[in-house]
Amino acid sequence: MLARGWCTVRKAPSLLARALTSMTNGFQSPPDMSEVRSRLRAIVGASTNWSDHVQAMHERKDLHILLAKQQEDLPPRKMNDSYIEVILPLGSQPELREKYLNVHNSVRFGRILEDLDSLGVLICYTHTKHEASQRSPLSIVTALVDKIDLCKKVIYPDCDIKFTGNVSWVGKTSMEVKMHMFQVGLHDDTYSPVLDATFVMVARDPENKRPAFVNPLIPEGPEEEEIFRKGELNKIRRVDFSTASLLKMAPTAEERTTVHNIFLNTLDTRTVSFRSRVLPPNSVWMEDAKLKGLEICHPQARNIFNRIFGGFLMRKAFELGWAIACSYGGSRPYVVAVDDIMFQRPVEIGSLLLLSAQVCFTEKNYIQIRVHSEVYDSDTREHKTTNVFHFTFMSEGEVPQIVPKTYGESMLYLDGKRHFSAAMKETREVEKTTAAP
Ligand SMILES: CCCCCCCCCCCCCC(=O)SCCNC(=O)CCNC(=O)[C@H](O)C(C)(C)COP(=O)(O)OP(=O)(O)OC[C@H]1O[C@@H](n2cnc3c(N)ncnc32)[C@H](O)[C@@H]1OP(=O)(O)O
Repeated sequence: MLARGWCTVRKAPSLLARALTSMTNGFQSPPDMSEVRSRLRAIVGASTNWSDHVQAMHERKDLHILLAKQQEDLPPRKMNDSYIEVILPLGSQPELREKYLNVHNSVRFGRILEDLDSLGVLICYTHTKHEASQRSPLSIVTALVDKIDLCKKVIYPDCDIKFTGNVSWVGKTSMEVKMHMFQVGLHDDTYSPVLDATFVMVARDPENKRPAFVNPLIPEGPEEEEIFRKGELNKIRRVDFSTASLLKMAPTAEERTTVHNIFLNTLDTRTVSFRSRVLPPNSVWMEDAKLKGLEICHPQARNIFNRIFGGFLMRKAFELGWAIACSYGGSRPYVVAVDDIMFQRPVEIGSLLLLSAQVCFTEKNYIQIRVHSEVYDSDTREHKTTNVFHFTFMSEGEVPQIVPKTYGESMLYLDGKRHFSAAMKETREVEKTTAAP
């Protein structure tokens, strides 16, 4: 079982700095989630009525003149400049609870994913704030959910939640954002950590057609320099991970042995054949552990740029992933980690979104799920991948082993194993840190 306190220990900015930040960022007191969304609408100039969206987008074209020609033309920012605190008042505003409540009397994690996405975008707009204009010429989109590590099994549906976050690393047109979530306890008023999240957002021009430069980030002091250096390393790690992808390269020798051992373990010993396969005891064929879903992408789920909101996609994928983990493990699953959610292409309003959740790796009571999403164009009959999601769940008891049958399934298994190992390594490293006296 996961222990409490696995999230990274971090220092919050000083009280004075925080007070100054919240004032300079335009909020007198920590805003709530609905204010985050209204603020985003105002920054982008998004239309409230869907019927006006073409006109609103047209007006954004004029903002092109505000774009920087090169990054050096933009004033550098500090980490504290983008620091934001947001309250989700589940304790003090009971009317809000219904939206967040799940059947287990806990908080719907899919809703938290939506809030993190909106907050991450607002943090980036705060970092790139244009002094001369209320409106931003940038279209900031979610490119990647690099990692979300949870350190609490249950999120209470009736206690206030606080999110904090800031830009932690900047490239030319991309920004890494680190966010943290805390919740007050049932019996005390102090906030304790719930999760740490790292997202990467990309800035585009007002029409969301080409990349656009963002303000440089200057780390201040050794602690921020370390955070910035980690951001740089994260970028290198992502490139390495994608270069070694099983879609591009053969598995390692160790992985090949793993796959071959699984294969040998499924051969029917009564026949001398490569074809007769037998399912080992307490196992499930991979082909029998998937669940599909369809979403019609209505305007209600649109983001400020009239595409489908990234948080909505994450919620839908998470809930499908949760459902397969639930039926596979036969008990209530708890999400432990979310990693490497890539937003490869935007989802247009009106799209048919096909989601497919697959159990791809298991170990003891852990279930690794991959959700693939694609849009189907009924005119061209073409399918295009939009996202791939990776979720690690923990079941209450030990779960059956998942067994690949084909080569393609074996690659899915190995990919799932890689994601699982990365998620667990991170968690264990943090555990080592926090276990120290
Ligand atoms: C209207 C009323 C509604 C109001 C609702 C309120 C809700 C509010 C909601 C608000 C929420 C709104 C939010 C939403 O809902 S956004 C909706 C969800 N997200 C999307 O739809 C994005 C879909 N993907 C794309 O459009 C492209 O793939 C992007 C634009 C992401 C990249 O395109 P492309 O591949 O062509 O990019 P490039 O080669 O030019 O590189 C550009 C930079 O990007 C970096 N990069 C690229 N990929 C990755 C990656 N995977 N990891 C890390 N970094 C990555 C790259 O290193 C480079 O950085 P740098 O070296 O320059 O620094």
